[in-house]
Amino acid sequence: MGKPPNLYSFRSVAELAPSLRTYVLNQQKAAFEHHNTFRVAVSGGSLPKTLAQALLAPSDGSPGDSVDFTKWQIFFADERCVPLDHEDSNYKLLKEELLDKIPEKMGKPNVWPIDEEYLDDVQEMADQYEKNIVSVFAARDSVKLPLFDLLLLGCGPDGHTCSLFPDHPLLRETDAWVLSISDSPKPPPRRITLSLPVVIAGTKIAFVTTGGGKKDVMKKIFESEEGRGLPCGLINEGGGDKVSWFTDDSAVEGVSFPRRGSLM
Ligand SMILES: O=C(O)[C@H](O)[C@@H](O)[C@H](O)[C@H](O)COP(=O)(O)O
Repeated sequence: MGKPPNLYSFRSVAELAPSLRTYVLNQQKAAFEHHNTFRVAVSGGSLPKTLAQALLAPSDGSPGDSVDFTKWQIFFADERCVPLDHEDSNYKLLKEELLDKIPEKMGKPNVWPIDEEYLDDVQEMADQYEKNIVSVFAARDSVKLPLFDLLLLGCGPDGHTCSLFPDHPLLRETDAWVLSISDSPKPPPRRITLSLPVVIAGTKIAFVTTGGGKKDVMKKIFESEEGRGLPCGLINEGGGDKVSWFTDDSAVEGVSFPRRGSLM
């Protein structure tokens, strides 16, 4: 592995949120400078809520501290193949936790939900979603990795992330960028997900993981050979210092990996 990932821990989610904001805004600035748009992938779980806490907080008025959603392209790092108004939908979750709460003056991001037309065919759903991702590249840009300026991910208690589960054959997929899964060990079984190479190629990759329920898996990921082979461990390994973990203290209790409490 190259340089190790960054691990930031905070007393609470409320204390984590401002650092997550700074981090996201730094990536927004870099992406705007590079291609005048910000391509982001987000997961479900608790992430949308924490993200809202970070991004919808009032600006401190400094030039860099401003979210310009009008130039955001938001994709789902994984999505359950259910209708968009279903309670398992990551789109519904993001909509309720973040999108519906964005004040008008911050602008509206361009959000890419799955196409409900393909709910009966998960492979077609994945292929179509990949086409959507490709479509946001301007004609002059060649479409190649990295597809995303920033991936904002969660970590399951089993070490899964996106819909990439431990020991699942999808972890070995290297051709397609968006994959389908019909046997997800966590319900619902039918989903689409970004592939491991797409995640690892991301310009920056952030995990947001909080709560005491994560301390066993965090210890494994950061301290054991077994954990390094879990999906989150593989991303640490492949992404190196492009990867940053935002955690609260209870999620990393007993983890000896060097950690810092702020981005500065
Ligand atoms: O589809 C899923 O299985 C979830 O969306 C999942 O990927 C989630 O991101 C993690 O389980 C972390 O969840 P928490 O953020 O709630 O801990």
